[in-house]
Amino acid sequence: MLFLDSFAVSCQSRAMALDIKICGLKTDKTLAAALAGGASHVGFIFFAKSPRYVEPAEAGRLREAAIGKAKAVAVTADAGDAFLDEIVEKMHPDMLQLHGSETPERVTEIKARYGLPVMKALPVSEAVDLERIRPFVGIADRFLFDAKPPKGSELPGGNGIAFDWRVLAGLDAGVDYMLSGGLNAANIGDALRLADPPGLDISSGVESAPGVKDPALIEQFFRAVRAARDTSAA
Ligand SMILES: O=C(O)c1ccccc1N[C@@H]1O[C@H](COP(=O)(O)O)[C@@H](O)[C@H]1O
Repeated sequence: MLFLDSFAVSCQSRAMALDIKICGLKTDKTLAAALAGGASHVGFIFFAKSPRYVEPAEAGRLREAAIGKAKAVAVTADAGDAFLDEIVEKMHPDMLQLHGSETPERVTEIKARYGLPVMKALPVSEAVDLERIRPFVGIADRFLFDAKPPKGSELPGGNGIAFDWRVLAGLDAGVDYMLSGGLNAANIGDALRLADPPGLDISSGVESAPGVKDPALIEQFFRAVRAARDTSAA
């Protein structure tokens, strides 16, 4: 069991609300599908090599439809201040997701500069990787656990690869996080049963091609989540 005694975050009861972030949105139609399904968070990717990249001003236009419905998350990886300034100014995110090798010091700096909550992404493949949480405790507002990128991948996330969710079983219940990496309608039941996460984050699993979100797959994912939760409550 990984104990994080000093980690005082407002963590939802695992049995209650489940946050769901649909990430890598680029169109009005797919954003509408995410909101219709009940997404708590919608994510926009600001990583140039990603097929999901969106310009900050366009993300700012898109995210207006989510105001009052879902939190808009700006996803970056090792971005510099100038780019972050532009994103914050043009998109007005509710939260920043830092998906690179940002240090605790850099996360502290970013939080102070923008006054926004930060979700720190950490790559996981085995239980020992969860030790990486420690230096960010009291700094990051939330964690996002993603699979390690495969060799040769140019993307730090959005690779559609899952890790062994059983490693999360030993995590302290006070750690607020989103589970991500390779989730889809077919495997979400197992992910919920094995990890019982407070939040989910999905991208490739609701796409018909890299970077192309499919409203029908988004709807199917939400249906699968509801079915899995109904089954476990029964
Ligand atoms: O999606 C991307 O292209 C991306 C680029 C740079 C940093 C993070 C990125 N995506 C994040 O990774 C998760 C998991 O993606 P997947 O479901 O395995 O495809 C995604 O939800 C984003 O938070």
